[in-house]
Amino acid sequence: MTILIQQPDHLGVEVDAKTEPLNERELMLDGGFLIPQTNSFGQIFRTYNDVESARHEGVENFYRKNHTYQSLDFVKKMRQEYAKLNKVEMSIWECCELLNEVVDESDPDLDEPQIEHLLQTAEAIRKDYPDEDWLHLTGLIHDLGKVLNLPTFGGLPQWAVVGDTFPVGCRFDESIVHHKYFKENPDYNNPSYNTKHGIYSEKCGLDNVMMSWGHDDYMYLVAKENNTTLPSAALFIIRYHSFYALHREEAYMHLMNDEDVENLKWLHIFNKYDLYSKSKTRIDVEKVKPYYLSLIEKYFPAKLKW
Ligand SMILES: O[C@H]1[C@H](O)[C@@H](O)[C@H](O)[C@@H](O)[C@H]1O
Ligand SMILES: [Fe+2]
Ligand SMILES: [Fe+2]
Repeated sequence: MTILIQQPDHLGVEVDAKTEPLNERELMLDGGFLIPQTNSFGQIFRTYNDVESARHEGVENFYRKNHTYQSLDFVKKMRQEYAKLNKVEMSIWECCELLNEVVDESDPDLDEPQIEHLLQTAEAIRKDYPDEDWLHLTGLIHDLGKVLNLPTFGGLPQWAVVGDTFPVGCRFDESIVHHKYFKENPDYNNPSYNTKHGIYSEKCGLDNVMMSWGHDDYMYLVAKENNTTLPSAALFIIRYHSFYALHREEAYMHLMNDEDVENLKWLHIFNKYDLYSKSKTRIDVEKVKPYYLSLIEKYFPAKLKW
């Protein structure tokens, strides 16, 4: 028998009642990954409104800037600049190591070095989906775009690198965290940009939608322009994994085309591992490194343009 458990964040998790006695702290996912009920600070995941918590102020301050400055104009400029891919040449693994220098100020659930998060995500997926090696590698690389914060990559401020993403050029949906700060955005009162469709049309496909600029779109660009052989679902995951308004709140569905709808199924799977694998459990980097190097070799050139 299968029971559908409604979590506080309305994520439905399927649990086999015969074999899995329910324990208060953890829930079972598809192939055995345990979803913790709370993050390593003892809070429900993605809590953005707890003024008592130590991390709260920093996170809210982050979103105030992010929502104020991410306009259509800003996104266009960033895309043009970073499409040049003229900053550095290096391998995927070199980038994983660089990422350790980056601290993500937008994340209420994580204060571990980023490489831990990459490996925790990838290893959790690997346990439940042993045959989908492309999805393991997607886990490893999905946050590499956060190097945008480092001086070599332009030293972008946090609000232009991390945090949840959203479309620009149409109305900012109310479900986006800390929505109130959009009032300061120059696009908020622009009648061409503040309607349901804005500059887009029904089912135009997410590929034609400009997303707020950050690590997702940048890493998508790097992977695509360096001719990765990863499937389209992997590129979709990389590009939209921070788009919680879509994959959790079901906003902006009217912009998706049929291919987006297909790819969204994989993003839903991926998101559970990305979010709920954030913990204090350390991964032995040296032990798993050979496996990930072999995947990198399979799907990427030895050196990439960044
Ligand atoms: O704070 C987090 C973090 O920046 C993640 O990398 C991003 O994917 C999430 O959407 C965001 O909420
Ligand atoms: Fe991310
Ligand atoms: Fe992540």
